[in-house]
Amino acid sequence: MQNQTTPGTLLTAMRANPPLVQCITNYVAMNIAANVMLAAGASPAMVHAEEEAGEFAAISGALTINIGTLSTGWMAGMVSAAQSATKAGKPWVLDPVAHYATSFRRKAVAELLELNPAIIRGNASEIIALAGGTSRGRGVDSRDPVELAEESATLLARKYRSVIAVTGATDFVTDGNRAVRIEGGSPLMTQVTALGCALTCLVGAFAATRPEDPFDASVAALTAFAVAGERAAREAAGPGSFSWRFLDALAALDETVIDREARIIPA
Ligand SMILES: Nc1ncnc2c1ncn2[C@@H]1O[C@H](COP(=O)(O)OP(=O)(O)O)[C@@H](O)[C@H]1O
Ligand SMILES: Cc1ncsc1CCOP(=O)(O)O
Ligand SMILES: [Mg+2]
Repeated sequence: MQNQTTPGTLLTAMRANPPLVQCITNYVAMNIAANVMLAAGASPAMVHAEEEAGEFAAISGALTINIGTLSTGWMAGMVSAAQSATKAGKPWVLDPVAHYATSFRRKAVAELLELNPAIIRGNASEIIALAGGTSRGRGVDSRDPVELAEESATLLARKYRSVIAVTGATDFVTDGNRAVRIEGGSPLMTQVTALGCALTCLVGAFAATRPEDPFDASVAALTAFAVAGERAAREAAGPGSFSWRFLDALAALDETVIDREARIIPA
């Protein structure tokens, strides 16, 4: 990272001025995503109605759009919000949940990609399919390793001029030139629903804090999850206790802890 920017300094900057982030996420994720945002120090607002989504995007620091439980009405709100965010110069983040599963989702994602997301955050199966590759994905969970998605991520970053954040056992982030891998987290994170969706919202929070550098913002958010996930897993007996321990671990993170325990490896 350049200019002394680290996940820790970005975390401190975010908490000093908690960003309002409009999260258009899914019914499954809304509660845990909002709690993750509050634990990390951001201010989430789950606002998706077509009648107000665009207006709200203009007053938010960043916008996140997740197609997990898509409907026609929600899609109208997503398009309006993305257009408004772009017009206002605010970064927006796309989470293309299971976009390969149905033609409705494929069309929606194609339309959203035209609206210039600053960052795309997805699991390996989603990123491989987005680049036109052969993905093993069927539903919302990844069935491919991140290593197989790295080339797809680089292609997508250059094609859409976006940062691509691919998550899994070891995360991969690229803007088409720079790339890093982030180690940490826990397999228990795949057993708590919507943690990936919640991470997308947190990426939005860091992007609001550092809109001029979506790469560093993405790395900071993924590193916060990696460190908090690893810490929470140490004492967890299973997915239930992991879930609340993860929120506690996120809230307990500070600049020193996150920068000391971060494992960010240039790729
Ligand atoms: N096997 C794993 N080991 C460690 N961390 C993981 C593992 N699988 C996923 N994660 C972490 O879980 C979070 C959600 O990622 P992922 O499961 O890929 O997203 P999604 O829920 O969208 O499929 C990320 O922080 C990621 O690093
Ligand atoms: C189970 C489910 N069904 C539709 S959206 C959703 C949540 C997906 O969450 P994540 O992408 O974080 O695994
Ligand atoms: Mg997901």
